[in-house]
Amino acid sequence: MKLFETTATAGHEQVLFCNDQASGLKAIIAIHDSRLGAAMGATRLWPYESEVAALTDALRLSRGMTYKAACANIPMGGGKAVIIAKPEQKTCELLQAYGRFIERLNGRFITGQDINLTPQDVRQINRETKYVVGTQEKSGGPAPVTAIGVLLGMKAAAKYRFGSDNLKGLKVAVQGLGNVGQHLCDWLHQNEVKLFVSDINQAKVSKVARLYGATAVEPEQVYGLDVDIFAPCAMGAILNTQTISQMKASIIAGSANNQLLDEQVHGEMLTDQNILYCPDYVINAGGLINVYHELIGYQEKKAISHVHSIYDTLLELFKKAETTGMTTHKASMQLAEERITQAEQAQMLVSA
Ligand SMILES: NC(=O)c1ccc[n+]([C@@H]2O[C@H](COP(=O)([O-])OP(=O)(O)OC[C@H]3O[C@@H](n4cnc5c(N)ncnc54)[C@H](O)[C@@H]3O)[C@@H](O)[C@H]2O)c1
Ligand SMILES: N[C@@H](Cc1c[nH]c2ccccc12)C(=O)O
Repeated sequence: MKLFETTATAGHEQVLFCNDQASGLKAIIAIHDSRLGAAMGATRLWPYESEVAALTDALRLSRGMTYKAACANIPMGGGKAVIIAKPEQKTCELLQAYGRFIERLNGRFITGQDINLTPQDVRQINRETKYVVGTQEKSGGPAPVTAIGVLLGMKAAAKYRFGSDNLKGLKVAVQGLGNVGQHLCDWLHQNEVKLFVSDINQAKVSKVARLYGATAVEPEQVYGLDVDIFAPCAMGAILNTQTISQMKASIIAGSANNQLLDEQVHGEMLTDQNILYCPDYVINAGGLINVYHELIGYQEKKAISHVHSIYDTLLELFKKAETTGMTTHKASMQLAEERITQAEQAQMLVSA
C-alpha cells in the first residue's frame, strides 16, 4: 500500500500510528479534515485481519465524519480511530495508554464510544484525556439520538417517494438490532409500521420480535424481502452487487456507516434500480450532532431540534439528485464540499 498516495488521494491531513509496548496497544488515529475545527470521530475496537484493513477502515470512516459534520452544519472536522484488538484483549492499561495518545494531540482529535467499546471503557480513556464526548454522564450516549435521526430521514424519504411522511402500514426491514437498531424498532413500532427484523444474535431477534410483534427474518434473507424500506443498522459495505440485485425495497434508510461497498458503482446501481438511497453520513448524523452539543453547552432540546434538520437536508438532496441526474451519494458529497468551502470563507472573513 502506498501510504502517502492513499491518504492524500482521499484528502487526509494526518494519520497517527500509536504503539504502546507495555499494554500492547496498537491504534490508528486518522484525521481527515480539520479546516472547520477539531476532528471529531469515535473510536472503534476491532480484531482486523490485517493492518491494511484497519487503516482502510480508519481512512474511510474519518472521511465520512468530515462529510457528516458538514452536511449537519457542524463547524468541526472529521476523524476516526481504530484500536486493533479482540474485545477480550481490552485492558485498563491499554485504554489508558490510548487516552494518553489522544491527550498529546491537544484537542486536535475529539473521540468517544464506537463498536466494541463500552461506557466503562470510555471512562478509562477519559482518565487520561479530556477530549472525550458522548458519555452517559454528559449527553447520555449517542445511539438513541442516532435512531431519531434515522426515523426522521426515513420519513423524509417516504415523503419524497410516496407523497406522505406517515409511515403507518409501510413494511420496514431492520438489519442489526444493536444500540441504534433497537431504538429505531421502538420508534417504528410507535409509528405503526409492519416490522421485519434480523440479527446474527438470535437473543436480540427474539427480544425485538416479542416486544414489537416484529417478524423475524434470517440474516441472509433480509435483502430480498418484499418491503417498502430497508434499514441497514449493522455493518458497512452491505450495499453491493449481490445484495442490491435482490432488493425490492423502494427506500434505503439506515444508520450503518459506509453502506456502499463502492460509492460510485453501487450508488449508481441503486439509482438504476429506482431505489432512493439516504446517504449514510447524512441520515446517521444524530449521534454526532448530540455529542457536538456537549462542546457548546448541552441542552437536549437544542440538540434534538438540530437533529430535525436531517429531514430537510435529505429532501434537499433528493431534489438535487433528481434534477442533476447524479446519485444521492454524490449529491451529498457536493453539498458537504460546498458547506466546507462556504464556512472556510466565512472564517477567513472573520479573521481578516
Ligand atoms: N451508535 C451510534 O450512535 C451510531 C451513529 C452513527 C452510525 N452508527 C453505525 O450504525 C451501526 C449500528 O450501530 P450500533 O451502535 O447499533 O452498533 P451495535 O454494535 O450495538 O449493533 C450492531 C448490531 O448488528 C448486528 N450484526 C452484525 N452483523 C450482522 C449481520 N451480518 N446481519 C445482521 N445483524 C448483524 C450485531 O449482532 C449487533 O446487534 C454501525 O454501523 C455504526 O457504525 C452508529
Ligand atoms: N460514532 C458516531 C458518532 C459519535 C459517537 N460518539 C462520538 C464521539 C466523538 C465523535 C463522534 C461520536 C458516528 O459514527 O457518527
